[in-house]
Amino acid sequence: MDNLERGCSPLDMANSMARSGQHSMTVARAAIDEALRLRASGVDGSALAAPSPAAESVFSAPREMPFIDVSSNRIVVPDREVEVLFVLKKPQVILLGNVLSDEECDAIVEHCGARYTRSTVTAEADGASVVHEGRTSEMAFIQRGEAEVAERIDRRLAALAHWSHECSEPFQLQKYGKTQEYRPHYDWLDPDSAGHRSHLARGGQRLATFVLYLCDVDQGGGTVFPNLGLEVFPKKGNALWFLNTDSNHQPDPQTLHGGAPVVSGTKIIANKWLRQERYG
Ligand SMILES: O=C(O)CCC(=O)C(=O)O
Ligand SMILES: [Fe+2]
Repeated sequence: MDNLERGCSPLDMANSMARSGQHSMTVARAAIDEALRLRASGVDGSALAAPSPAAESVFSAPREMPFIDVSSNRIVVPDREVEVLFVLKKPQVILLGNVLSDEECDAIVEHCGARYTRSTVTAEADGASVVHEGRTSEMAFIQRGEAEVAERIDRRLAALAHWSHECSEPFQLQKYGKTQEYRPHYDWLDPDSAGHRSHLARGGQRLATFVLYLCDVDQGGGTVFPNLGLEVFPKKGNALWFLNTDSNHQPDPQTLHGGAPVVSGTKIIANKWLRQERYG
């Protein structure tokens, strides 16, 4: 209650209670809702003017989200004109064309050269990066400030998404050879998983994902959404966008997705995850 009095956001408090490991996210939210109801009804001795209805949860209030303006089929960002190729409304999945030039795609691929290592996933138990049979690709990272072309694209994506480039993870490249895949998974971090809490503590939730397709693929290698009956094939320079949470920053289970096995050729993508807060 003292934290609420000091003006702490209920969601930040719930996240930090969940992170401490003492409570699940569900229990933390229920406890904060109850504290707010008690305060509203004056039971705790600090009555507010208007009690909120008993069943209403403070966690249903919308929060600021990154967004892409899809009111027309073209988006003008400072250094480029991007095409809107399709929009799925719920969950929001948007395919954008002409996000990167061929030269930019090639420059990023070349920059990463041979620095790839076997891809990992975040272990639920302790948050460690572990090799997993469901993700057989290789990965490489481009740290902030490392390459001019990456900085330029970072700024372009930030303008497209109306979100500070500081509130995002560095580019993560994924390279898939024949048969390699990433089986269906979620990009959001699970507040109820002990291993994900340390990652949530650094930058908050992954609100949205950009998948940048850096090359064409001869066959296979689509990005699939099993619950939506949707498959998007890689095309050099295109970018796929999806929101991982609802407007209240809570994980959306409809966003299950994966990278289908490459049948022939090589697939290279760059992931960019937009976070709630500054990521550094
Ligand atoms: O390979 C893809 O198309 C999707 C990759 C993906 O979902 C991820 O790396 O998190
Ligand atoms: Fe993913």
